[in-house]
Amino acid sequence: MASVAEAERLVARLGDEVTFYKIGYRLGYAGGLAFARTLVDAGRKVFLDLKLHDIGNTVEEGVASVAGLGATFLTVHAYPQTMRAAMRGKGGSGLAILAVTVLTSYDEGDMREAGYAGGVDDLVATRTAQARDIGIDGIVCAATEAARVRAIAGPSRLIVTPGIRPAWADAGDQKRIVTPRDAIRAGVDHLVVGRPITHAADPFDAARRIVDEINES
Ligand SMILES: O=c1ccn([C@@H]2O[C@H](COP(=O)(O)O)[C@@H](O)[C@H]2O)c(=O)[nH]1
Repeated sequence: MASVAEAERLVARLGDEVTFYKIGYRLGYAGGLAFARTLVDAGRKVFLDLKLHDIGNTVEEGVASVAGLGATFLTVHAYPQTMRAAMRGKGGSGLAILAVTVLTSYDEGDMREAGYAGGVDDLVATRTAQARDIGIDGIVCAATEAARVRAIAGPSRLIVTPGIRPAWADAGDQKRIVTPRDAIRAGVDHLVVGRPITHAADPFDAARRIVDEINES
C-alpha cells in the first residue's frame, strides 16, 4: 500500500474477512505507524513488518518506541545482537518479536551471491536455534522449513510464513513458496499473504478464496 488513504480503502473493502493486517516499509514510511494505532483502536490486529537490524542500542530504543503502538507483532532480522536488543526493547509490552531467518525471496544462488557458504535450510535452522535460546516469540521462515523449525523452536513458539501463494497466484519475486493449504498442513501458525490479495482484481474475493482454502485444509 502506497498511502494511508489507499490502505483505508482496502480495509473498508475487506470488511470482516480480514482482521489482521501487516504494515511494511512502504506504508510504514508514509504514515503507516499512526495508521497502525487507528487499526488497533478499531479492533484489528497489526503486524509491523519493519525488519529491524542495527547496533543493539538503536534496535532496543526503536523497539521501545514501537512497543507503545498496540501492535501484535514486530519483525527483526535474526541476528543474535539484534534479537537480544529487541527483547530488551519490548519490555513488559504485549508486543511479540518475530525473527526473520532467511528471506523467502532467497534461494541457494542468492545465498551464495550474498556471501554465505552454507545453504538456506541450515541457516534457517541455526537462526531458529539462536532465536529459541534468546527467547524470541516467533520465527519467520518459508513454510517449506516449518517442520524443521517446529522441531527446533518447540511447540509454543509462533511460526509465521510469508511466500504464501495459492495455485492461482503469481510467485513474483518469492522463491520459497507454498500454498495456503500446504502451509497449514505443515503446522504454520500465521500465513502472510500480500500481493495475491492486494493486487487481485477483487481483493475481497481473493481473501475469501484463501480463507476457504485454509478452512478446508
Ligand atoms: O522472509 C520474508 C519476510 C517478510 N516478507 C514480507 O512478506 C510480504 C509478502 O508479500 P507477498 O506480496 O505475499 O509476496 C512482503 O511484505 C514481504 O516484505 C517476505 O515476503 N519474506
